[in-house]
Amino acid sequence: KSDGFWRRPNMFKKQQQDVFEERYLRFISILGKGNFGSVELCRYDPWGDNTGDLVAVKELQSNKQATMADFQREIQTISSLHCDYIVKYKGICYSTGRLSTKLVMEYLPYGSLIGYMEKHRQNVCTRRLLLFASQICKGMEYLQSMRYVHRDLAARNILVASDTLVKIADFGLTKIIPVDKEYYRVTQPGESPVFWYAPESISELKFSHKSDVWSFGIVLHELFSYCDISRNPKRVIFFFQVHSIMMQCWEFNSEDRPSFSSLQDLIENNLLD
Ligand SMILES: Cc1cnc(Nc2cc(F)c(C3CCN(C)CC3)c(F)c2)nc1Nc1ccc(F)c(N2CCCS2(=O)=O)c1
Repeated sequence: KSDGFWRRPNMFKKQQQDVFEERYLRFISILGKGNFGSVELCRYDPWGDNTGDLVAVKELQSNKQATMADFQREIQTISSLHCDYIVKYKGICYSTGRLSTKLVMEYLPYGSLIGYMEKHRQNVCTRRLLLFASQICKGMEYLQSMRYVHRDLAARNILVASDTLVKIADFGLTKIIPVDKEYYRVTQPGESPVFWYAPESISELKFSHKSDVWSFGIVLHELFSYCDISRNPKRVIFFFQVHSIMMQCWEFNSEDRPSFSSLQDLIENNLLD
């Protein structure tokens, strides 16, 4: 047989489609570090000729607060999500050396929404921001349909796939709402900055789809605080409309806040025309 056949990755091992072999995962650079652990840019290159895909690999730093159980839950969550507006799970890599599991995801080249906004401050127009806002709503609507609460919706956790596509990332704090309840109560206060937390999440540690809506209002504020109104004065009426949507997201009483589907309509209909 030509040696090419034997050079091929081991064809006889049970090839689960989502197991990545560590020996083919080539480290390129660190994308980010946080209290969760680290995310690295790697190339998965079984042929060893640089034709493999770029992937984002998340690894739990063993000494960090987040436990292995949390990380397993995050892997369980992201591998169950299939939506254009949520970062895609590609698989896992068992790193034998460090007895740890790595989460392999699609690589989005433009980075976090925060970094993107800072870099493109000059020419990001209000229409683009609303397109991003409506995509985040669609992602959250899908997440809600799976009974998940994200619990950490913030511009830092939104990734930019292209100039016209953003995706929700980082499901480290995501929880499933029990079938008999409308909210999830955590046992100890979270580590996330409280600025994004709804009042009931701070006072009663309660998280629901409506507390995610509150956080979405903060994300809208983050998006539009990057726009300086002076550059498009004729759009002042537009800012009042966005402001009124934010205020609806920030209703003190969670029942009075809009759902993600009605937010979606609000943005698509009277703002994206
Ligand atoms: C899954 C995934 C896919 N693609 C990407 N692309 C990506 C591409 C980039 F150029 C950058 C930056 C851009 C700026 N320069 C200076 C450094 C690299 C970048 F940061 C990310 N990143 C992913 N994850 C990820 C990475 C890094 C993270 F800090 C966090 N997180 C942050 C808060 C919780 S978090 O864990 O979600 C998620």
